[in-house]
Amino acid sequence: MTSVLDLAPVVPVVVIDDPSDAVPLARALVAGGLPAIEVTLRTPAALEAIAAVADAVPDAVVGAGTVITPEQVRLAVTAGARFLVSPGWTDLLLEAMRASGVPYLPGVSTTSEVVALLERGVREMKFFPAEAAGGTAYLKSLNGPLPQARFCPTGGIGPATAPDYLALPNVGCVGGSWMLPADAVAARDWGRVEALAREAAGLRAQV
Ligand SMILES: O=C(O)C(=O)C[C@H](O)[C@H](O)COP(=O)(O)O
Repeated sequence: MTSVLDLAPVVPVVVIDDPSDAVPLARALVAGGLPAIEVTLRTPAALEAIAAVADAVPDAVVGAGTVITPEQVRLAVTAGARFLVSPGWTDLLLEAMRASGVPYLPGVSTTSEVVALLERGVREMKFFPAEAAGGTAYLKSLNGPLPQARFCPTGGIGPATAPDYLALPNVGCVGGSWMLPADAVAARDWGRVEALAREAAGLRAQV
């Protein structure tokens, strides 16, 4: 499969409370041009949501986020997750992700973690929490000594700052939840989600 970093400029980070929202929400994101969707394992509905999207929205590439244990790796892949994202990593988690057979983005926020992952053969990572951990200035600085590492920065990014990240040579895509405002999801306003997704999908063009 294409690298997760290259599927779309923006990966929506989704928190699902009601599993029946998952399919219409994913359809709206795909229609807006964002096919790679990270469903975070932060809610009890997440695994059911992943399974529903994998089953009913063939144009979506649904993945699992907030994966922090080997058991979650197993449950997410069994549910149909086609990629895995973690906010941070350990060797135990990395081993489970590697063995899962699906692409994965372990989370890092420091230079030493990047070096440790490169040492383990991993070159693609989530940079989290992006804004709090140093933002574009940090990623720009990393690219000097460690140009072989590529990132999906996530955490605190919005439509105003996403283009600055996407302009960096070591950024493949950014993650974020801004195209899923809580009030739009609560009102099941999928038209608004689609419109925000379309704007997000166009951000690469501005770079
Ligand atoms: O759940 C995880 O695994 C995370 O790492 C956190 C998410 O990536 C951020 O919560 C999304 O960031 P916002 O765009 O600021 O909402």
